Amino acid sequence: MRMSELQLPEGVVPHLAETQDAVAQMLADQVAECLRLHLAENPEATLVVSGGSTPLPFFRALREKPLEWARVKVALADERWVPVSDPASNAALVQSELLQGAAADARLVLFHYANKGALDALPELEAAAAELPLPIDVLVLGMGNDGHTASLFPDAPELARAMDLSVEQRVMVMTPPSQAHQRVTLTLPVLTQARFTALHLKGQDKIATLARAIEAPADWSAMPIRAFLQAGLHVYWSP
Ligand SMILES: O=C(O)[C@H](O)[C@@H](O)[C@H](O)[C@H](O)COP(=O)(O)O
Repeated sequence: MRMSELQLPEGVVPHLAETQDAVAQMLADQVAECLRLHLAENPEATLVVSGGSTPLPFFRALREKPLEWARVKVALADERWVPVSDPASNAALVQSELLQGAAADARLVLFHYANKGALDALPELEAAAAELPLPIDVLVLGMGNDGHTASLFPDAPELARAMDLSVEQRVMVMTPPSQAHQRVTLTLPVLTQARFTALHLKGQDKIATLARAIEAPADWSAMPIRAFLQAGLHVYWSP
């Protein structure tokens, strides 16, 4: 299935290309432009990115964009609660693939694994998240084939609270049985405030998942990505 066959919700903007490198460049150009425009009027800008495998070419393209990176705060939408030495660490991925080259001057704000359980580290994580200027200027999300985004997993017992738009907490510990690691995620009220939100997808399977999400847009808990399928979302996809 291709994204061109999807009936996207009103106001959701598709960006397609035949290769993941071409989509990565398109997304990197758009993100760099958003950050530049914000920095022209403000002292700093906030970029929130996701982990996983899809963002790699995007990180490598974005880090080469000429920006005042020292004025950009980079944060993770979520993290697997593992040491940075663990291959599953999103912080390590962002450090090694994005905060290089021109982007080496940017500051990674979240999440720093403390040598203790995520729940014990929550006060520190919440304090770090309080440093994050809101609204987020640029948010780049991925999506799993269960409809999760960030670490808002359908099977996480904490999901209802993490997706409660009235919750004060900015960061929440998630324990989805489907995942190998405890997770830490920014909560929905933080994520849905972004000025520019991109959903970065690769492959036919993700389009089939997006089609399922579009079928019943109101049922957020079954597929948390549904909370983002509204006007203004930019979907970047390659086969
Ligand atoms: O920590 C993570 O894994 C991400 O934040 C997660 O939400 C990711 O975006 C999706 O699982 C898609 O991952 P892929 O890009 O590997 O398909």
